[in-house]
This record gives sequence, structure tokens and C-alpha cells, in this order.
Amino acid sequence: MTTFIKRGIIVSCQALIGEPLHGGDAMVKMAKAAQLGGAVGIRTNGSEDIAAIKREVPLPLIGLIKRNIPGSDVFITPTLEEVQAVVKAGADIVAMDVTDRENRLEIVRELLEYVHQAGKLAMADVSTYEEGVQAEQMGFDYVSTTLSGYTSYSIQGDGPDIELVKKLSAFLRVPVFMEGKVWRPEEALAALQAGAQNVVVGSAITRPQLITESYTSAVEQWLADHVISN
Ligand SMILES: CC(=O)N[C@H](C=O)[C@@H](O)[C@H](O)[C@H](O)COP(=O)(O)O
Repeated sequence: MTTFIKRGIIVSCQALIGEPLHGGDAMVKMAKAAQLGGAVGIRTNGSEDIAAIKREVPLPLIGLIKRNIPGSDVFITPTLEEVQAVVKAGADIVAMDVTDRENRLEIVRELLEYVHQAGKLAMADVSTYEEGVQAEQMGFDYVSTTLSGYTSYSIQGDGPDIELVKKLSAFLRVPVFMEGKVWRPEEALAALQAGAQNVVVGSAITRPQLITESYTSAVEQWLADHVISN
């Protein structure tokens, strides 16, 4: 079993174009705060944030590059161009889409080979049990539940897909990461209990607009239910 990352919480520090914290050194600051808070690793998007965080935060770094390709639903490190850029920027682990969409198995094999030849580790972002099994057979070093709920055929839940973690952990030898829709510490513990090696938390820590919304929507609902407006 790969033991490069200690067991614990990994904080995903990502702000896409259009989000208030995009650009500058906001994600480096988020990553530093995550380290102070006890995170054992960082996950981040884009060459600039990968390189900057790698320079300033001494934790294992999972890198990816999101790219929207017209006509394709695959956006996490989809081609060799992004894989090369993630490696060049200094990530220790390269995360990529390893779903069953769009017959990409041969492409994914090439991307995986590139990562390993560059001396890096590879993380498969999957959405189902079958995809996780396939990823391990292909030679991925880690499997993460990142895309559960984001492919048309996976479970569309509001919360983390603990059942997927449970099934994958029971069968796979590579470490399984719980990632996606973890908002509360109790959910992280449930994921560990289900067999997760690590738990990745993103939006609940690093997307303040969504954190704010989790409060405002609850309060607005309460006000709508309890206060008679005139
Ligand atoms: C589906 C997708 O694009 N996931 C991305 C993968 O890198 C990120 O936008 C998520 O923030 C990350 O997976 C952590 O998940 P959450 O933010 O739910 O804790």
C-alpha cells in the first residue's frame, strides 16, 4: 500500500475563474491555513497555484488542471498537455478523470504512463465502484471518489458517497480517498470508519461563498417558515 501521505485530512484549495478568491496568493494562504489546522496534504488546481503552494507549503501536493473541452464532459486533467503541466509545476501526485465516459481508456493509460515515468504518483478520480476497480487494475496509486454525483450514471446524493468508499475499500489494495461533498467532521469520521485512507475537504473550508450560503439558505428558510411578513 502506498504510504506517501499520512492518514488524515487533505484540504482542496481551489478557486476557479469567476470565484471571488481566484488569483493572487489566496490559495497559498488557504493552504498555509490548512497546514496550521493540521491538514496532511493539499489538493489544488492550475499550474500557478500548484507551483506557488509547492514552494511555500511543505505538505504532499495533489495537482490537477481543470479544462473545459467543447463537446466533452471530462474536465479534470483531461489530456497529456495538462498532465505535463501538472508535473512541471511540481505536484507530487497527479489527479485525473478515470471515469467510463467517452471511451478514454487508451488515453488514460498513456497519461498514467507519463506520470509514472516522470517519477510521480497518480490519483484516479472516479464516480463508481467499477471505475475504481478498473483504475487499480490499470496501475493507479490512489483512487478517490471525487466524481461520484458528477457523472450521469453515478449516485446523485446531497452528501458524501460513503457507500462507495466502503465498497472500494473492501476490495481495493490501493488507498481509497473520500472526496466530494464532505461538510462536517462527523462525515469525515464516517468515511474513515468506512475504510477511507484520507478524506479530502474542499468547499466547506475554502469556498467562503458556499459556506456563507449554507448559513443564509438555512436562515432564510427558517424566516420563511416562522416569520409572518406584512
Ligand atoms: C467535481 C469537481 O469538480 N471536483 C473538484 C475536484 O478537484 C473540486 O472542485 C472539489 O472542490 C473537490 O473535489 C473537493 O470536493 P468538495 O468541494 O465537495 O469538498
